[in-house]
Amino acid sequence: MLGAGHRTNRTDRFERPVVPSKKALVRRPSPRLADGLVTHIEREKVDVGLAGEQWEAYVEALRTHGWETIEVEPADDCPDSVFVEDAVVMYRNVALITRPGAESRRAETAGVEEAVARLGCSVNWIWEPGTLDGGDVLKVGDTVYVGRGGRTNAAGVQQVRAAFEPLGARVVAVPVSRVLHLKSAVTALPDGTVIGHIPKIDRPSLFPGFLSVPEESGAHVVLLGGSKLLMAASAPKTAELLTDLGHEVVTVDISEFEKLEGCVTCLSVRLRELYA
Ligand SMILES: NC(=O)NCCC[C@H](N)C(=O)O
Repeated sequence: MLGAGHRTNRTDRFERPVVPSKKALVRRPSPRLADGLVTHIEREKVDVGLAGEQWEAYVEALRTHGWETIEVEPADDCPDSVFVEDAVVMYRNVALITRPGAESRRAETAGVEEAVARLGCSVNWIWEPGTLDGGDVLKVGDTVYVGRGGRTNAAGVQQVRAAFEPLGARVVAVPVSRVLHLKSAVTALPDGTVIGHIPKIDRPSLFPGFLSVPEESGAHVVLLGGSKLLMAASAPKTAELLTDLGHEVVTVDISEFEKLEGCVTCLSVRLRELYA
């Protein structure tokens, strides 16, 4: 018998069958992690050894909850490469390789492109003058919110429209000025409710069905499947709120990545649909 949510008749525009997947890309931290970029917060000393342990625990949490993790070739010369989400945006089985807004991060995309191509994804690219970081893209059903901020420019937003609208997406541009990325401010629960910490959001009214959370890092959830959410240990009040709303919260300590403005979402790329 097929599991709930299994769609047998989904095809891409070339009638190739696509099926649900629970694969996640991850990328081992660079030994140069401590040199990662910091924009909106004060720089704090990063313990690279501890970061390695936290990364292993994060990957283990994904695996424990049914995700097959696929390691992208490490990029040891790129301090921020562990934040693999910024290098690619998935919409169904189509991978859009980004052109990161920070020049120091551009070399990260080659290894990610290779990984998604190997998985059989259809591959597209953001081209100059466009810039886009994956952290600026939040998908809620077929709505794709794109943060226009410090890392993603107007041409980048237009190119996301060109790539995904023909596939049925509705692309909504959102101003982002108070945090690094759109998903540093908001993510979404399994029922589509957008959650965020109000002081960090430029225009909360852009999101229908919005729930305010008490902590900045409480705004970051990875949907593990069913009612399970992966969250950072740094947001206990939000974890309590979401548990009280019937979600099952799994926490990981990612303190060393938070010192570099990273969050649970940016440490992996979830591929939820792939070619059969
Ligand atoms: N999607 C994300 O939230 N990425 C975090 C990137 C942090 C990295 N230090 C950066 O500034 O690019």
